[in-house]
Amino acid sequence: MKLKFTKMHGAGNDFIVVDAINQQVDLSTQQWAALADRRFGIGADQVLVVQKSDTEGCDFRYRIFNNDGGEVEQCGNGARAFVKFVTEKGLTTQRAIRVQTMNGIIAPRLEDDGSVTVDMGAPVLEPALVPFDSAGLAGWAEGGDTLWPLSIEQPGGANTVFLSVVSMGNPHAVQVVDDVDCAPVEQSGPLIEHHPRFPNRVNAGFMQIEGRHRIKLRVYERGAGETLACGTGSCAAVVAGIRRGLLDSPVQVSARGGELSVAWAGIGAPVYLTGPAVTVFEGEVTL
Ligand SMILES: N[C@@H](CCC[C@H](N)C(=O)O)C(=O)O
Repeated sequence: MKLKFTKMHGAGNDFIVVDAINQQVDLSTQQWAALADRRFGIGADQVLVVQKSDTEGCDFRYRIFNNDGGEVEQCGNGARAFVKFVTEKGLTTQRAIRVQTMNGIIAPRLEDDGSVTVDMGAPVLEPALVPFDSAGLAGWAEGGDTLWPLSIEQPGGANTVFLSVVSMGNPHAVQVVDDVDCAPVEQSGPLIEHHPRFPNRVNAGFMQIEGRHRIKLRVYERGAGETLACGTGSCAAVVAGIRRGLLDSPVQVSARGGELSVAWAGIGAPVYLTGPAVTVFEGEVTL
């Protein structure tokens, strides 16, 4: 079987984008992971699948598979690549579309300068809905946020990290660090991702506050490891920072792969994510 694909990225978070409207696509978890494999496959943080939507008022359905082949709810940088892809392929003539995801509807809009702004919906802040199991844990309030102490078992002994938990459709745990370049992202990231208090695993964000409108961010992504940028991770970090009283909207997010901008007006309001979406090459792979 041959599969046509487009390689894209958003601030270095890279994707294989597959049109499942004009070709038959029905792959297993192992096949998605094989496509995303960086040595034996094409290589990507996520595979994005473009389908027709069966939901009233939606233009497309957007499915997301992590590098490990697991299907997940949301991908912010991917949403920008998605709208660029459907535009370049002539699948729509609209600049603003509504897209059905596993966990709600998002609304990306292609701007005149080629960047994309995505209405990512409102963040979910109730721990049980992230989901995060806070039973028996004594969290404490900082501004409008609750910080949760999480014990991370490492070879050198246990270490406690203090986390905000936020869902942007997918789960995030965000901590503030003094210097993100020295943060133990590779060591603590997988321990947080697989911590038993996160029943669906979690994306682990490490945020350095540089000013009230600027952060540096690294994210150890669930099912993908550290990526060069994470869109939903940027939204979650900014929401956590605003709720803790450390940031004011809009916030410029500096990731290792590029710059993103996040705006949030507060509880109940949607988060807006703006950034680049770039087509790298087209290909065809035999499965
Ligand atoms: N890179 C993404 C997030 C992709 C999904 C994530 N790894 C998860 O498992 O939830 C983004 O830009 O949001």
